[in-house]
Amino acid sequence: MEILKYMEKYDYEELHFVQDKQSGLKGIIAIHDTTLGPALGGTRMWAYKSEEEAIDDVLRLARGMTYKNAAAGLNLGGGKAVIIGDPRKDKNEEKFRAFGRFIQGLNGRYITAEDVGTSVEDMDLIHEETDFVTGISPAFGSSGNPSPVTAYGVYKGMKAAVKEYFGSESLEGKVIAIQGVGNVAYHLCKYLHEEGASLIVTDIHKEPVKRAVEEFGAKAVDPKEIYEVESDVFSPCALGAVLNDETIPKLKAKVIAGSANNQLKENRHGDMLFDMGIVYAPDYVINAGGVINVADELYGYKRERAMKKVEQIYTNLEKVFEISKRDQIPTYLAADRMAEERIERMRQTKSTFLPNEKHILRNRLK
Ligand SMILES: NC(=O)c1ccc[n+]([C@@H]2O[C@H](COP(=O)([O-])OP(=O)(O)OC[C@H]3O[C@@H](n4cnc5c(N)ncnc54)[C@H](O)[C@@H]3O)[C@@H](O)[C@H]2O)c1
Ligand SMILES: CC(C)C[C@H](N)C(=O)O
Repeated sequence: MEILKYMEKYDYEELHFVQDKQSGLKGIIAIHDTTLGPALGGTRMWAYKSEEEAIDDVLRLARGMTYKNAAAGLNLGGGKAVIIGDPRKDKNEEKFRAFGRFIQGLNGRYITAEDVGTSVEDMDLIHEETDFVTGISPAFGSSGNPSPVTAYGVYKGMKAAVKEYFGSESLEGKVIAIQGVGNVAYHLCKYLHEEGASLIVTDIHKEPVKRAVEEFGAKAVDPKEIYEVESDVFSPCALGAVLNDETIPKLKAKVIAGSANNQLKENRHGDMLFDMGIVYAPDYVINAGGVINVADELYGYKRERAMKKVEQIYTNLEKVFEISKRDQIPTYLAADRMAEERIERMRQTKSTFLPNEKHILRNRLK
């Protein structure tokens, strides 16, 4: 990949490579767009097979956060970080503290939080070195693990998507097929079970499936079977790129609503779903609960206020469906349009002069 060409194409601002020999830290921080505010996005720890793979991932994820934060109505731009390493084997205190110091060096242009492979404990270590971190322990008056809140947002968003297709938001009696029963989906299952939905679950690990079967009466299926089970809703809560040429023709569900990031392998798969009449809740709109929750820490965390904001995912999706119907475009494009229009409106607002400590008037305005 020609990195600067790619950055120009999608209008990225910065890409930082960070290395600390003593701790073994190798990481990359990408800042996509800070029109709306400082870039907020999690740190992913993953055993990437090559540097190229890590660069590709961090760039794609950072841009995704620009859209996610904009569509969620947050005053935050988009960024993301990756640490190269196996989260089960390669974590140590020095690594996260070294990483925290690099984040501090960006002086607030990038704020981090949890993502795949990182935890509240890791954020607490980063917090030893910088205040530009969220998702830290409730002991610090912060929001802690974002997954249960992401799940609440997905639950609310699923109701909006079900209403769009079936005319009623009720999930009672609906059959929901859930791919991956990890941190987010476990809590999602709880909400769905409480409302009287029937659950079909799958996971590559036995333990989480067993728990969902025992606690929520879920039916377990093999990971390969989840696409073709008879269901009303398919909820991808594991990996990205699961909506593709191979899986879409198998789907029996009428609604797709799940937490996974980057669910569409390519944009044209969103076009396919639209042509098939399937209601697809765009991933970054429905899974914004976690980032909405951690962003509230920047105001001084209040759980009740954060949850109220997370509930707005329902209305955000209603807007997306409305744009999709009005302009006869797939929902993923409608969501992009909604996010881009907000960024553009705010960019124009910012053209109004506001003095700061570096401006020509700084000595006169004291
Ligand atoms: N945690 C959050 O707050 C949050 C916020 C926004 C988006 N997301 C996204 O939601 C998804 C789930 O996040 P999580 O925190 O619950 O992760 P997790 O790792 O706890 O759960 C993912 C689960 O999927 C399973 N899995 C992996 N590959 C699978 C496959 N091929 N088939 C079936 N199951 C498979 C894993 O075994 C695991 O149990 C991820 O894509 C993540 O990026 C999470
Ligand atoms: C800031 C984090 C809680 C964001 C989360 N990892 C996401 O992908 O939305």
